[in-house]
Amino acid sequence: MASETKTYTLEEVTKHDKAQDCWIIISNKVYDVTSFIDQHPGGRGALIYVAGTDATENFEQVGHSEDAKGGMSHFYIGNLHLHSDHKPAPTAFSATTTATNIQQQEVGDAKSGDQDYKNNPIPSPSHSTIPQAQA
Ligand code: HEM
Repeated sequence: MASETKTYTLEEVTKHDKAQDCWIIISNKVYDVTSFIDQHPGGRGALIYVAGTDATENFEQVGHSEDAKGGMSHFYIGNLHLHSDHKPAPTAFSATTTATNIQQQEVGDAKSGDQDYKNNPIPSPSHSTIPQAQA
């Protein structure tokens, strides 16, 4: 029999929110993409942007190929622990997040070695929903 699937609380996942330690949630599954950041065809900024959050919406918006969806399994580490009073995980586009906050929190956190990302969080022009922070 396969070993039991590990579950992680949202609190645990949110601790892994940086390039050197990057977990993301997609469809209530937890992925450790730390080793994938430099290989991601969509760029490292895209993954750092959603580090420690629920990236389901972002992932779906890109329209990832079947290959990409298959490749995800390499990084799967367990499931998100869902409580009965489960609140949705924060996303990079959370309604309570203002563009200013994104600049200070999300972009600010990714400063080391990610200067390009500061100006262009998701390196794809197809992401029209990314809020553009104004100085
Ligand atoms: C384990 C998670 C992920 C895997 C395995 C993955 C894999 C890939 C792959 C293989 C591609 C090349 C195009 C394709 O085959 O679809 C790609 C492109 C891309 N990915 Fe991801 N990706 C992941 C998560 C994400 C997330 C969370 C985001 C957004 C925050 C993202 C943003 C992008 C973008 C912007 C592109 C470029 C699309 C384009 O060229 O138009 N990816 N990804």
